Amino acid sequence: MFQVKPLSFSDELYIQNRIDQKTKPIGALGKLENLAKQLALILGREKVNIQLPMMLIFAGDHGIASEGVSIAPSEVTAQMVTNFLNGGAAINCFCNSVGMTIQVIDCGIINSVNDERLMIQSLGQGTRNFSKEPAMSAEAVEEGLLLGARAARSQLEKGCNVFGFGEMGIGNTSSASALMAALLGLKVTDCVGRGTGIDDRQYQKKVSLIESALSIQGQFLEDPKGALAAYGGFEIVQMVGAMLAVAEAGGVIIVDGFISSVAALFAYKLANNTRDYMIFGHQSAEQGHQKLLSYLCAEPLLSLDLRLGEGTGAALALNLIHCAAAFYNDMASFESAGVTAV
Ligand SMILES: O=C(O)c1ccc[n+]([C@@H]2O[C@H](COP(=O)([O-])O)[C@@H](O)[C@H]2O)c1
Ligand SMILES: Cc1cc2nc[nH]c2cc1C
Repeated sequence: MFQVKPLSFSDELYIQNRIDQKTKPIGALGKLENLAKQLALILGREKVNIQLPMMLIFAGDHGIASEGVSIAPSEVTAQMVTNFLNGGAAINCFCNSVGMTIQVIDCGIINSVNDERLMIQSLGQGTRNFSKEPAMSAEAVEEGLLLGARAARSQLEKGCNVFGFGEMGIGNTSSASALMAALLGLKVTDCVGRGTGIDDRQYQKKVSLIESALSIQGQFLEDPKGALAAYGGFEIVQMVGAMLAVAEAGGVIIVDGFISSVAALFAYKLANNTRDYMIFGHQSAEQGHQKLLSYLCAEPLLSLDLRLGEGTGAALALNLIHCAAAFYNDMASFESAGVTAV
């Protein structure tokens, strides 16, 4: 369904050579050098041109939230969507300071928000409770992948080539944990954390609900779409489709925290080459994220103990991405600057 080309590593030597000729000791810009290399491989070896960076925030509600697995009720999803549209959330502040535009997408929230700035791509009023039944149908998964791709493509057509992937959905750490455990065959306790900050009693309940869901619906080691239908997340499915579309178009994917990384895992499983286009913004405090990042061989740029989602860690990482592009594009070489250190 999605054709994602592998990056052409024939350019790698050229790019590395160009980085090594910059006026600095070899390797002295550390991980920023790897970042610059990846950006040049994706966006062009002569000039890394970051255009119209965009934060996509995918919002959806979860049937599992009715079990009390979050500090907040489902109504908060729609309330926060309104907050995003009005510019009052953390992600608005971060995007404003790094020059990123926000597009919020209703992928299936319970309480509809009537605002023309919201992109409506609703797959329903929240998923079903996955501890009792499949979160969504196989058709909804297919439709969600296409709708997510459509949201990304509408921005790609305007020239955007760098995308942050944020989300909002009360209960979505439960969904993301179940998806991770089911796809990777991991113990539930390795994948479940405290999400918005639940107490010990709620945490135990969350673990046992997900364990029982897995024993009813099973693992999906070779079947990412089956896992998505079982444990769902309308916003997670649409994020997967959007990531695939961005990679297919040769754009940059900035992954945010735990939920965004689970979407990245599914995009990778559906088209392995998508991984080449991903930059991991930060390591979330959510238990399970570290293991997931290791599985994806990902080194996040930041580690600030964030556990908010919304795209906040991805927006913060855009600063570093801009700096990596700037040094790759503009820093003098030993020859051009007449520096004879090597
Ligand atoms: O991205 C993360 O790492 C992250 C970690 C913990 C919580 N969140 C956010 O909190 C919400 C999900 O938490 P919960 O407890 O309702 O499952 C959802 O709106 C996410 O954006 C996000
Ligand atoms: C207030 C609040 C803001 C959020 N932003 C992302 N997830 C969230 C969850 C809550 C509860």
